[in-house]
Amino acid sequence: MFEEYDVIVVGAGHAGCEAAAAAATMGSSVLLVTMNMHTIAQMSCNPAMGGVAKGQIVREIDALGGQSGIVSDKTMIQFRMLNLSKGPAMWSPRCQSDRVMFAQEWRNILENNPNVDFWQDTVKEVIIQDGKACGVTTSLGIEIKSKAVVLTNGTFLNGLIHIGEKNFGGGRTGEKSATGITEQLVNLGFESGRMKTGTPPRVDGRSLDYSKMEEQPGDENPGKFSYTNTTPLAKQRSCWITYTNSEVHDLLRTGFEKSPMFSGRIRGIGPRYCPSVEDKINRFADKDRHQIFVEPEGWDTVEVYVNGFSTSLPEDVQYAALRKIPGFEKAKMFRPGYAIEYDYFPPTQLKSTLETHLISNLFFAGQINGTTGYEEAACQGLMAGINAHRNVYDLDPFILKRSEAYIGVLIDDLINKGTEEPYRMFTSRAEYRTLLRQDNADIRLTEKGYEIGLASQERLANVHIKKQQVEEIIRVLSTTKVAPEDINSTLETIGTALLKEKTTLSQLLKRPQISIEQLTTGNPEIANLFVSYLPDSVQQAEINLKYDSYIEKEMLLVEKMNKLENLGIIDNFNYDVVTSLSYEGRDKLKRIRPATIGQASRISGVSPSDISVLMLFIGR
Ligand SMILES: Cc1cc2nc3c(=O)[nH]c(=O)nc-3n(C[C@H](O)[C@H](O)[C@H](O)COP(=O)(O)OP(=O)(O)OC[C@H]3O[C@@H](n4cnc5c(N)ncnc54)[C@H](O)[C@@H]3O)c2cc1C
Repeated sequence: MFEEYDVIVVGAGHAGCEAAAAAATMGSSVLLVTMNMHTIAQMSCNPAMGGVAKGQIVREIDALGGQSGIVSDKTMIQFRMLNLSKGPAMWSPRCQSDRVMFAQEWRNILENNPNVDFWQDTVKEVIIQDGKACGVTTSLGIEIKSKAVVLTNGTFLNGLIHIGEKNFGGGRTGEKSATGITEQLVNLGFESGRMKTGTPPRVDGRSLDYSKMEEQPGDENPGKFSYTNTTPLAKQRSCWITYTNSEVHDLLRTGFEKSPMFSGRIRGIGPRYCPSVEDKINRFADKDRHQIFVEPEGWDTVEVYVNGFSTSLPEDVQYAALRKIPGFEKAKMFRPGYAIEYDYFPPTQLKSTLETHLISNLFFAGQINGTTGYEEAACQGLMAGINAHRNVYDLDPFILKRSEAYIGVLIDDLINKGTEEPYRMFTSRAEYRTLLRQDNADIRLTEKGYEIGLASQERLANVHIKKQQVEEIIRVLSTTKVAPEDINSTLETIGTALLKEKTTLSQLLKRPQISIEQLTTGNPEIANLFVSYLPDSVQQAEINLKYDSYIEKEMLLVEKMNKLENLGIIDNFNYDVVTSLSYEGRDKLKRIRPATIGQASRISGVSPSDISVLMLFIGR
């Protein structure tokens, strides 16, 4: 019934969809096996993409030729660029999505890829021969052969849902959990762990009183994620803000006794930065209110997501407490919040390609690696899909460095440090964040995406145009001088020191208060300098000019680090012969098997003196 596929992707969440699309676009024959074809690319929790550090990841996925940015652009109902009051390294695109459209759009993309086949079934086991993954066995007892397997099971492995004192098996509300895979992999020698996450109740928007809430509209000039020709929104839906209060907290406390969080019924470790509302009022007992974002779930639905009210308290407690929130007095609940615990595999068991050390041609991506979030899952899926394809066709691994992408930071963190709680991306995790901005992801990554056969020729052409324009604009800014009499009135309005002599525009732009937009407003001669350039190129040139000293500093650090990154360690290096290594250092090095001295230096438990010893030994 089935041919032998190049790649089988198990699971069609955010990781699985990107993995299947990437491998198939690059030329692999792909079978996407998923438990339920109606839940392809289901947003399990909030209907939103991007946000701080996560928006940068979506831009990177897009720049490489992935699909999450395009899907987000086509299905968003609101767009905001967060953190605009901070430096450009912090600017982070975020959109509110139409949950149903998002899933539909992803399915369209996959169905329109002739290299993707689908099979609705539950994978019970990976077929392994001679230490290599070569297919899967499903719950229908079917064996399907392939040259590589990518597991993206999300929260489904032995998933257990909790609402108050009730609990039942499930991978997500209304969906069965998946058994078999954890048990098989643990028997083979993999280590597994347990994590948990939670989601808030959904309510009927018709029952809310928005006059008691603050409106949070989208940006006046909305942006988008993709560097392709998707169009920004012409109209948007607003979100709303309200707050909990002491009455809400008191009511929630009445359910603590029955809370699976506090009774120890949940074993898994939850996301510290995305706590449940009961966790918040317990941990921050002195705070008398917490913010609630009231977010529509789409264009044409009345369902509303209550962001900030994630809970697994009994449903009657959830309901009573919700109704004490201003604007929610008559709220009707569609679905209660719940918590879910699930199996994951500590990611230190993976190479930087996301292939497992133990079984070759077997890749893990997404929540199965202990991460949380759609964006974190999607970028791992993309990288696993790329590398599964490259394994099958005997091509070199595709790895992104920490200095090249947030995606590189994420994978490097996971495989070297592991994670004891659900891992989400923050800008603070990236040491080179001035380089890893959302505005330059295309310049950083599209050529790489094109070289591996993922990003299209059109994307590449766009990047070339942008690069060329940026160079030209910087030249114009550095050579065009303005006279005091022509610019001082503008400088006075901005509130910055006046000029005494002719000065180049680039020198003026180095002043933190001055932007190109301010210089061009009311100065047609200056504005004329930019008319033939794309707005993105102008913005890029401005950022490069303004922040060049910071950028240069980080580039120097990258150069230093690259020296260590370029010192390779052979895969079967025998650490036992290096007698001066510390006990812990040797143990970690043997387990993680770093590919370079640079990677070895980031493994927790490997000390700087271990690195010196190793460098001396390898140098000899
Ligand atoms: C209740 C809940 C709350 C969450 N809250 C947040 C939050 O607040 N913030 C946040 O950032 N993230 C949250 N998440 C996490 C977010 O949804 C995930 O990080 C993201 O969806 C993971 O993507 P994934 O592709 O790894 O897995 P998923 O999106 O879970 O997809 C897994 C896919 O695999 C399929 N599958 C599983 N096992 C098998 C099998 N054996 N055979 C065939 N198919 C299989 C499933 O059908 C599904 O299609 C939450 C998730 C849940 C469930």
